[in-house]
Amino acid sequence: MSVTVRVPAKVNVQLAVGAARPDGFHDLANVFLAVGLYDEVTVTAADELRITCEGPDADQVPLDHTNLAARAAQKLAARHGLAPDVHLHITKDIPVAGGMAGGSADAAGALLACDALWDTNTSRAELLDICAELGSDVPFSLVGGAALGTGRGEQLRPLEVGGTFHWVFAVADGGLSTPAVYAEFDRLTEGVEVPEPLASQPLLDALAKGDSTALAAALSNDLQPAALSLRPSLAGTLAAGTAAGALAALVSGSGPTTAFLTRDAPSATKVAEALLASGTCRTARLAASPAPGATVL
Ligand SMILES: C[C@@](CO)(OP(=O)(O)O)[C@H](O)COP(=O)(O)OP(=O)(O)OC[C@H]1O[C@@H](n2ccc(N)nc2=O)[C@H](O)[C@@H]1O
Ligand SMILES: Nc1ncnc2c1ncn2[C@@H]1O[C@H](COP(=O)(O)OP(=O)(O)O)[C@@H](O)[C@H]1O
Repeated sequence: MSVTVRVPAKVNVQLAVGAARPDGFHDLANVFLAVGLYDEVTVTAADELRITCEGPDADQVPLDHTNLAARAAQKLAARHGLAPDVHLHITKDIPVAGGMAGGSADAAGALLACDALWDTNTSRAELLDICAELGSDVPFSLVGGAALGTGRGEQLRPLEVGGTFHWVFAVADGGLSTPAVYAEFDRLTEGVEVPEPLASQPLLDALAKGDSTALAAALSNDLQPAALSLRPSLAGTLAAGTAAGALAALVSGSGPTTAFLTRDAPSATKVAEALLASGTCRTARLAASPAPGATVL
């Protein structure tokens, strides 16, 4: 028997970053929006834990026990006194190390799939606890939709979304390491008073109304200067999408994927074509939001 779970990518429509905490993490006001680009995780009973991956970027995904999906299976098994003997197969469509939480999506997917395969009936609250142990972004991958993440991003409050938003994502060549981008944020803000991160009310209102123009005006990402500092070529990508008529452009989370909010689906197609023609990205993907969280198929 096999179980397959589909899990969405995310974009951060607001990422307010506070000063580094004593534990090295940063307090955030992280407004997550799940977008319709998905990985699928299929689990099948096996003699031992094994991982395979298919998709255009599969060669960049670790297939050992450092894979976040494998760590998720191990943690769930340990909670229930089971052996994590499953074959985990990841069908990867989310850009790797792209600031779209692909690894987190696979972890949430593996957790839900193993819980169904093993009939362990783990409560939602317990699943969310395990997610938070695996990574700051993993709880959101489980719940999807839109949510405000506080603490290091793992404490979630669901948010209302009143319409569909149309995005283009420009995928860059190569990834950016999340810890390296936070470290660059620390370097750039050294000696500067970093304000407490707070969610923007105009942004939350724009989400609730489904108002793309208002959301475009309110988008912000405090990690963007750090990502641009590490990857200056992203400025050219942001400019190309804006010139093609995107309502707004920003780096997705820690990057290097860049996100373009557009008026509607036809406008998104036009922006994607212009981005591809500009030669400033490896590929351009269309996706609508919000998208549902991890779902058993
Ligand atoms: C930046 C964001 C925005 O949603 O995601 P990505 O764009 O990378 O996907 C997240 O904060 C990434 O979350 P995630 O990738 O789960 O990070 P974790 O595994 O928890 O932490 C990896 C490292 O990132 C840094 N980190 C992460 C979260 C946080 N609030 N403060 C941090 O300083 C720390 O250096 C930590 O060791
Ligand atoms: N299932 C997974 N899919 C992708 N990357 C993974 C996975 N498990 C572990 N990783 C590691 O996590 C790093 C970050 O990947 P990812 O989650 O895709 O990006 P981001 O943190 O930018 O959203 C990768 O470079 C890879 O080494």
